[in-house]
Amino acid sequence: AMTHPLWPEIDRVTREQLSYAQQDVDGGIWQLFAEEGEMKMYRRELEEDGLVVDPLKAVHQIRGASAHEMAHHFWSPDVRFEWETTLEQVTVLDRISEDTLLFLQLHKRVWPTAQRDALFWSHIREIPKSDPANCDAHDTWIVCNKSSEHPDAPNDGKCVRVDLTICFVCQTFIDPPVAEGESVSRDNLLTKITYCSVVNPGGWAPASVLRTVYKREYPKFLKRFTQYVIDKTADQPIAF
Ligand SMILES: O=S(=O)(CCO)c1ccc(-c2ccc(C3CCCC3)c([C@H]3C[C@H]3c3ccccn3)c2)cc1
Repeated sequence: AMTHPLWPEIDRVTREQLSYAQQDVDGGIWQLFAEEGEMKMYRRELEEDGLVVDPLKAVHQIRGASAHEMAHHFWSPDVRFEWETTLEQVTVLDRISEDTLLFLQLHKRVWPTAQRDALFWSHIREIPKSDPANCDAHDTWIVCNKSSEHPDAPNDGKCVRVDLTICFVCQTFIDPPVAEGESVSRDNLLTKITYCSVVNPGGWAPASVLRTVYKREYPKFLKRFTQYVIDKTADQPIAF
């Protein structure tokens, strides 16, 4: 709840990530490295202590599912294995509040690097209409994932612990607009997605291997995840 010791960090990082996600990808610092249909993926080449950290920013837009449906399925532990293909284990170590969970994830080993795990809080929230970040969207939702500590998951050296900060921002526009009182169909839902990630691999991994994995895994993940939500919600009433 709001009194949890992590709450001030969760609130601050979520706000910071929302504004970071909404900054335009000007061609200057961001390098377009993948483009498929409406999905565009950018990266910045960045190394910290010789480790590839390469911030990533992806923008995508889809029809047929709402911002709430996209954000909820990205956040929910129950469906993670239905779309995430790089995981071996997912554990929810703590329920910090109704909308904030503490995850421990074991990722599949990426040869020849050591196996990685990730310990992070995951917070979901709707951005109120009054917030200028919402601009003219019907609804705006954000999921923010940030590495954290936890007594039940000490960094025991069996795995290399990555350090990650991730945000998943979704905005739904009703397009074309429908008259008051008219029902909205799924075809009218135009949802814009911005996905930002900074993953420090936490220990040595060859730059060439990481950049190859990122180039392969990120486009695959965003395409697979969005299609999964569209298919899963197709015959259900729209959840805004
Ligand atoms: O958006 S999320 O929160 C979704 C919840 O799962 C997320 C996404 C990605 C990661 C992650 C963690 C570790 C690695 C690497 C680093 C060295 C070896 C493993 C990678 C690199 C491999 C890249 C990658 C990109 C996309 C998906 C999976 N794999 C990514 C973690 C969480």
